[in-house]
Amino acid sequence: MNAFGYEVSWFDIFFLVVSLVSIIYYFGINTFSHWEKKGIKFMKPVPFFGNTLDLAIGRQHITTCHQVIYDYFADDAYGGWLANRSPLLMVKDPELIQQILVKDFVHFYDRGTTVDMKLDPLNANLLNMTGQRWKALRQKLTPAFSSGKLKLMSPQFNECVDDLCGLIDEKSNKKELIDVQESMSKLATDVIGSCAFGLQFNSLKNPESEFRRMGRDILRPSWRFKVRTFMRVISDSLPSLLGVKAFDKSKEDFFINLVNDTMKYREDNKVERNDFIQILMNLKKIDENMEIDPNNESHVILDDKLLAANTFIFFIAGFETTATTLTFSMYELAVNQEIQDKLRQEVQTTFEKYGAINYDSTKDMDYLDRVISETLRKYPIAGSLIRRCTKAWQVPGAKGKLEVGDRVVIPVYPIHHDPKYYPDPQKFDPERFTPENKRSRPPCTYMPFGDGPRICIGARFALQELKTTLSSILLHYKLTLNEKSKATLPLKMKPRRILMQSEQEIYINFTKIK
Ligand code: HEM
Repeated sequence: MNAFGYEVSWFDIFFLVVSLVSIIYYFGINTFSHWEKKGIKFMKPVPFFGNTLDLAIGRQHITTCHQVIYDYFADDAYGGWLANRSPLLMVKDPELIQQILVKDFVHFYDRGTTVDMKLDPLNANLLNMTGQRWKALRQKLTPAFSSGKLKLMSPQFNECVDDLCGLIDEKSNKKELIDVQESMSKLATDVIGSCAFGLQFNSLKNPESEFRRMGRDILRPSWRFKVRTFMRVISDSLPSLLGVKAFDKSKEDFFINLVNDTMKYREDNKVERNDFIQILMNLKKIDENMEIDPNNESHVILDDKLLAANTFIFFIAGFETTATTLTFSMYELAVNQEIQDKLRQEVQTTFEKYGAINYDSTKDMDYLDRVISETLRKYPIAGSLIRRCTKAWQVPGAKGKLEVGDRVVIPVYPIHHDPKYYPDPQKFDPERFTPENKRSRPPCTYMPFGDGPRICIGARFALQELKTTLSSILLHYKLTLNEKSKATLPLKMKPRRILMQSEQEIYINFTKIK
């Protein structure tokens, strides 16, 4: 055979193919020894997919994958494994978890998500930011979530819940099935619309709402998500190298324009409202009047792009998480009638005392707090926490250290379901959260919002939304599980989703209380 003027023999071709296959194979296994070198026990991986083959092909939800790994390291404080080719350390011991998330936080500043903020400007947000820039931004944004600001948002929450009750009544009158996840997603979209953007998104009133569609599309596993997932099997930074964006341009423009137009309208018309955009606009004004060195890492200037990216993350991080938690809590109340009756009793008594559902009255509902805590225990929407080592850290009891770039996973879901901390973990039991029972558990065994300085910034906002919605619903309706849903039990989680969500639709009957 003749190629490029050279005589190519069959041996040459054979040699080339074997070399190529060997290189590819080596690439698929070259991270296998990562944990062994550090003297850390690890789970036997398979080439390319490490310990996440079932996850990669969509046969497993990420929480199930973490449960399998958690069970494998039964009596160990930690263990090494590979997500595709990336080495990860799963830390199981609560004391060690506290050390990583809180005490030794300087060693674990970042989440280690591989995002390209230039390629995807909406990713330049608090969730993805790293190091000193994250710290400076977090300090700036924290006041937006103070209890004072939250208290002022009560009327906005109530307006949206009234619209939800309107939707429930309309569907019940027409004898239509009520898909709770979809209804709660609409509610949470409208709440974020009102509290973040100061706009009426109207998803509850208008089935064609653009915002509901946007929210649904952005979280749905698209072809883009699948391509990026596949690329990550090869290398975490491949999507960025090849310019494959996380969000398509139309969605990115939609959010950036929404924020810019809202700000312009307010500036031109001298409108001020009680919402996140206003708080961020006020912070931006302060930044504009200060002399800040743009090259100083410990300063961030809140410009239009950063403002849009962070309003965007409030939307993304804020609506699906609360909507799904509400769905699971209503499901559990519908299947546990005694708990529902007890909760309604508390809501009615407190409502009579305060004459309203608001920040103060919900603060007085202890049992409501326990029901929500138990929901977040059984269904911790985020499933796990991740940290990237930012300063070498000696792994207690091991030969080696975690080096900069090594990543740690905190398995929240398996810890929340470990009978050692929560006997009979599948049982929905709010009494696990009485003050005595809470005290009896080690720290870092309840982490639905994470822990340490990177704990969820929106936790108080989310809890207030959950409390307002659940108490208002229980005041007006009795919840029972629809026969159509009963037939599909037990609940299964949707694979290929980062957050937990039921694979089956959950239909609930809402019977009006006279
Ligand atoms: C039930 C509702 C929610 C749950 C279960 C939840 C859960 C979480 C978790 C587990 C984290 C990671 C914490 C860590 O790594 O230690 C997180 C981070 C975050 N959440 Fe939430 N979240 C909820 C609602 C919200 C809401 C309503 C907002 C905003 C309005 C929000 C905004 C954020 C942001 C910006 C971060 C990144 C914080 C940082 O890195 O500094 N979340 N959330």
